[in-house]
Parts: sequence; C-alpha cells; structure tokens
Amino acid sequence: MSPAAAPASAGPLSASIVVPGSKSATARGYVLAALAAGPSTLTGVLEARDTRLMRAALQGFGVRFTDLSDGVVRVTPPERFTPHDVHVGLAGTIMRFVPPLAALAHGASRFHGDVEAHDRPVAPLLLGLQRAGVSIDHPESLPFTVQGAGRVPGGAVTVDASGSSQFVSGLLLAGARFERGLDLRHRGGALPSRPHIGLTVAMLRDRGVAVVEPEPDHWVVAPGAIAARDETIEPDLINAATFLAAPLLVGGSVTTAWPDHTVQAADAILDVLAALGAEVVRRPGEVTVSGDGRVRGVDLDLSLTSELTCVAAALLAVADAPGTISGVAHVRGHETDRLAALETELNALGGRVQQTADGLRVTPAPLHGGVFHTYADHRMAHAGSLLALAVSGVELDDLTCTTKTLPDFAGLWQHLLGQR
Ligand SMILES: O=C(O)C1=C[C@@H](OP(=O)(O)O)[C@@H](O)[C@H](O)C1
Ligand SMILES: C=C(OP(=O)(O)O)C(=O)O
Repeated sequence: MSPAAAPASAGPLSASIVVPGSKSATARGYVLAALAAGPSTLTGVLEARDTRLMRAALQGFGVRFTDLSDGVVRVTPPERFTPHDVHVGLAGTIMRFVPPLAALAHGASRFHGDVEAHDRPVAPLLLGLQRAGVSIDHPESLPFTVQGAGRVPGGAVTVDASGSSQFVSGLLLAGARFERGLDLRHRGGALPSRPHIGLTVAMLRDRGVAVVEPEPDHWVVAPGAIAARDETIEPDLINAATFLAAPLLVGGSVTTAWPDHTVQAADAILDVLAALGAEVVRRPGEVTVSGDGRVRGVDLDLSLTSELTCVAAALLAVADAPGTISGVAHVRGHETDRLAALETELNALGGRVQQTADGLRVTPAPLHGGVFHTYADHRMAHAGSLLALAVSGVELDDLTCTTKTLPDFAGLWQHLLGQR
C-alpha cells in the first residue's frame, strides 16, 4: 500500500488554492516556440512530467531552453532540427504534437514511451502525416520512427480524429511550416474535446499564422513563418476542477484564480460543477465554488470536457440520484481505458457503475473502504482522492502518477484539506 493514501477529511472547507500553469498551453507554447522564427519567453509554464518530457524532446531536436526565473523560460529554436530518440512518457501532447516537428528534421527520430503509452492511439495522426508527404516506419502505434526529410510537402489531408482532438492539433501546430501549408479535414465519428482545438487555433493566430475554419471540421493553415511570442500561461483549469469539486463532498468553499476571458473550457467546467450541485460565484480573476456535501445525480455530456470524466464519475458514485456521463467514448484511449477503470474500481468499493457506448451509467450505492487503483493515470488518482473524502477507508495504491500534470498534487491536497 502506498504511504501516499489520500487523507480523510473532517469538516467543511474554506480554502484558497493556487494551481500551476496549463499543461495544454505549456505544451503548445513550447512546440510553437520551437517552430518559431526567433526566441520566445514563456512565463508561468507548468513544470510537471509531461512538460519536462516535452522540453527534453524539443531539446533533442536542438531547441535551447534557458530558465530565467521560476516558471519563466526563454526558448530559442535552432537553425535546423537534429533528429533524435524521443521519450513521450505517457503524454498525448508529446506523441501527437512532436512527430510533425520531427518530420522537419534531417534524419530518423524514433518515438517510444511508457508501456501504457503503447496502447494509446496515434495511427490517425501518423496516417495524416504520411498523406502530407512524410515517411514513417510502423505508423500503427508506439514505438514508431519518423523519417525526417528536412521538409514536409503538406497540402490536403483528411484524418479521423474521433479518437483524439490532438490528431488535429498536432497537424495544425506545424502546418504553417509545411511547404503548401495544410488543408485539414476531420472525417469520422464525433470530434471530442473541441475547446482544445480552439486553444490551438488561438495560439497559432496569436503568432501571426493565418488559420481559418471555412466549415465545421475543416481547417486551412497558410504556409509561412510562425512568429516568436512572449506569453504568460494561464493556470490549468481542468486540474483546478479537482480541487473545486471537494466542497460538493465535504461542504464549504474553495477559491482559485480563474481568467475572465480564456479559450480553455472554463464555462463548461463550471457548468459541470454547478450541474452536480455546486454554487459557483465568479469575481474578476477568480472563482469560488461552494457545496453542502451533497452531490446531485445528473446526466452530463462531457464531450467538451472529457478530462473531467474520472472526477465526475467519483462524484456521481456518491450522488443523491442516478446519473450518466456521455460523449466520452474516446477516453478509452486516454492514460488508461478510463471507462473500464472507473467501472472496475468504483464497483469494487460497492458501486453500481456500468459502461455505455460513450460513457458511464452510475447508480449511487453505499460504498465501503478499500484500495482504489489508479492505473498510472493522474485523473484516476484525482477521482480516488475525492472519493476518499466521502467514503472512509478508501486508499489509493499510487499517487506518483499525479506528477504527470501536477508536480505536487499531494502537497496541494493537504493544503486544501488543511484550510477549514
Ligand atoms: O490538446 C490537448 O492539450 C488535450 C486534448 C484533449 O485530448 P483528447 O481530444 O484526446 O481528449 C485532452 O483530453 C488532453 O488532456 C489534452
Ligand atoms: C488525456 C489526458 O492527457 P494527454 O495530454 O496525455 O492526452 C489528460 O490529461 O486527461
């Protein structure tokens, strides 16, 4: 048993919490700085496993990172990308955002990662890259090798991105550096996590890239330079949601910084917490979420915010009525098969959870203590930590997986619970 079992709570919260920078914005910021025409300075970057590995991946291609102060990094692109072996860890952002950059290097770059990463889908992205003129060995899954030719012809490419919005984002991020730019279409089932594509498009436009969406699921990126840009990264609102959810289980309130205008799925995240029974109060630059220790059973469409699936399932398992989660079939390809993992772990504690075609059906039942397995998945650990607030005797087998996107989840969690 891990000594890092989630601490039990005792009483309503009155907490203020500071969450580090957005994983998604940091990853894009690094990749775009690497592809840019000159040096960029990024402030407030996330320093967690995914972003450290991203940095190492780009460094291998010759990108220079200079730490100016805490969370402030100068990124200097090289004249030419040098090929190398890329360790993606378990990061979707690395396995999907870096191969297009590797195609611009002169030579072969092999991509490999954690054993769990081998099960994550990447073929549609690599197929898309092949259609853009790139040669790839073993494009089915990790490990694969991108045969960089120093140039990518680009042009018209169609991908099935129903498995991950990152297939679209990965191609868009580098599209301006392709000789003919990129004319990208998604054809297939529903496209998940659209706000993340919005973040990609916004960050590209911010760097002078001409990208338009002439119709839904169709993006055109003009060829040209990507401008260097100094940028401050916003806090990670999805990670913040785990802490904001705690009052729904133990009562009280939690306050955190919340940008007034953002392309992160800010409103959708708060809507989910409100639907589950939270009171949400926005003030300039921050939000306070309050709860009375009761979760409302509701039907949640999480297609815009699929990263909330684990947290929402844990909350629904102790709700006052049955609920469902829909729109998230693709989370079967996240860090673990999240639908299977949630069904197994919640049911092992006495829950009544059933997978559906695109989500979960959750019928509240009296839960008992036991070990909640996290499957190397940070969001399973978030779910288990929340559950441990509501059900005595719930312990997590591992919390180290939380370093994927939060360097000190355990410390932040203790801080949250210490403020009552
Ligand atoms: O582009 C991004 O930064 C992300 C996109 C989403 O991926 P999916 O479309 O696979 O859900 C999200 O779940 C992931 O955590 C981060
Ligand atoms: C799906 C996730 O991550 P990744 O960026 O590795 O896809 C996640 O953080 O929930």
